[in-house]
Amino acid sequence: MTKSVVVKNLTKRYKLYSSNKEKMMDIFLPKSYGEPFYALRDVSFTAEKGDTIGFVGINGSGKSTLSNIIAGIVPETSGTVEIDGQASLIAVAAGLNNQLTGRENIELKCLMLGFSKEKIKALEPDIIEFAELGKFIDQPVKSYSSGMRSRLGFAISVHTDPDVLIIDEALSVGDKAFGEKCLEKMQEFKERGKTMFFVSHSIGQMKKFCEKAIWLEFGQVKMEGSIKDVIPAYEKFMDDYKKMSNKEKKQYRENAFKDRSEEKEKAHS
Ligand SMILES: Nc1ncnc2c1ncn2[C@@H]1O[C@H](COP(=O)(O)OP(=O)(O)OP(=O)(O)O)[C@@H](O)[C@H]1O
Repeated sequence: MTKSVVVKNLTKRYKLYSSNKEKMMDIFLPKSYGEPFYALRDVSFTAEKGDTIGFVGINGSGKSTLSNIIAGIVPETSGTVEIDGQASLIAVAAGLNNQLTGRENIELKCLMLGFSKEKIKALEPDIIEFAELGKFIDQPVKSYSSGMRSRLGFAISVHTDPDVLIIDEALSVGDKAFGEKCLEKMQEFKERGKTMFFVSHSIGQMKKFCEKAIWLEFGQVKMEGSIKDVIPAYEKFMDDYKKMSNKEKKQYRENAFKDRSEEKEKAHS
């Protein structure tokens, strides 16, 4: 087994301010203003080459923050992420420049990855065909629907052949036919031994595609293991949560918020 992604004691702390004035004051007097909030706390796991891992958890549990940190888009507060190769994130809002056309976005992303002009010219038709954007490929991305953005993002990411692919809810906005085409492409990646992380509220898609899962609860790993073990435990939790009264749910959320606002032991470096 070859390690592909090693995440160690990963913590992401934001600061919540009650006003812009408080935010400004914090710039000049750090540590004095704002309330800490841990989007992720002390998250550790290892992915092997060829792993397909689903991130599950209720809203706000930290799935997108973790995806963004693995992709190098958001910096961690402490802890480390080691990746063997290049990671690429596909998310509805990720990585596209709204002012540029679809074609310009393809060129920009490929140039940023260090591809030669010849290689970009050779890849472009395949990306355009996969994205099914027709004439819109020469229109600015700001005129695209969320499904069109997702199609372009997916097409660029899979054709640039990353070693680690992170798919964050990107399939939820496209139509069914495109979703199936993407799942086929992901299957092909899996067969080629790439590592994939998959964030989706669709448990069905996750069961179909992932072999392992990491369940995040309030920014921490609640359970990690085979999809066959994690999903039933998560579903049972969801059932129990749904059965709670509104008062119990509120109490539960308040306790979680309190826990995430507390400075605990010094985060590992
Ligand atoms: N820039 C930020 N400033 C403050 N808090 C943030 C920031 N970005 C994210 N958070 C908080 O971090 C927590 C984790 O957010 P994240 O988007 O990672 O959750 P998620 O599991 O992906 O949620 P969802 O299922 O709703 O997409 C949330 O409570 C969110 O409000």
